[in-house]
Amino acid sequence: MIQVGVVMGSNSDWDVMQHAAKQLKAFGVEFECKVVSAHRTPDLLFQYAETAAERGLTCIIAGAGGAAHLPGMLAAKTTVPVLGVPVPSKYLRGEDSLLSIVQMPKGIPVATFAIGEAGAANAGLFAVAMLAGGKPELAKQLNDFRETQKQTVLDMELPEVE
Ligand SMILES: Nc1c(C(=O)O)ncn1[C@@H]1O[C@H](COP(=O)(O)O)[C@@H](O)[C@H]1O
Repeated sequence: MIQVGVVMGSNSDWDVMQHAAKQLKAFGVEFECKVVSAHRTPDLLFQYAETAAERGLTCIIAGAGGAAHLPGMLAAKTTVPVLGVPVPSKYLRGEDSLLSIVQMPKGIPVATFAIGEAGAANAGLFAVAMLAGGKPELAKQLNDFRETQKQTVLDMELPEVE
């Protein structure tokens, strides 16, 4: 059964959003990826959000750029948690995307991540952490990931000063 939905406003967001999908795949989480746009396919957006809970989605990772209404509109139509990823935009470097996603009115929350790749990857890791609550095996995988990451940093070396 699909546990996490990864949606984005356009296939041009894939370069960034694939980093969320890669994390989910690495942890063996069942997920789906789909283009859904609040602006261009509003009926599909409503249908996706309205069926998310009955389909058993634990959360929806939603990435969009520019006037990034997708995460907020999904959150408006479902109580399934929405994790918003601001995709870098061509002219305003994604600051427009970030502000569009983060400034939700009280009552309709969207958990907003960093602009770009790191935000997408962290949204994937956050979804894993949410699922890990009830799954000891997944929790162990997540702890192992952190341990490996820690070791990588501890092993880092800096060049000699010339
Ligand atoms: N922000 C949204 C929404 C939405 O929020 O529903 N739908 C598409 N878009 C964004 O438009 C940008 C340009 O899209 P195109 O590259 O298809 O022109 C993308 O970053 C997409 O997320």
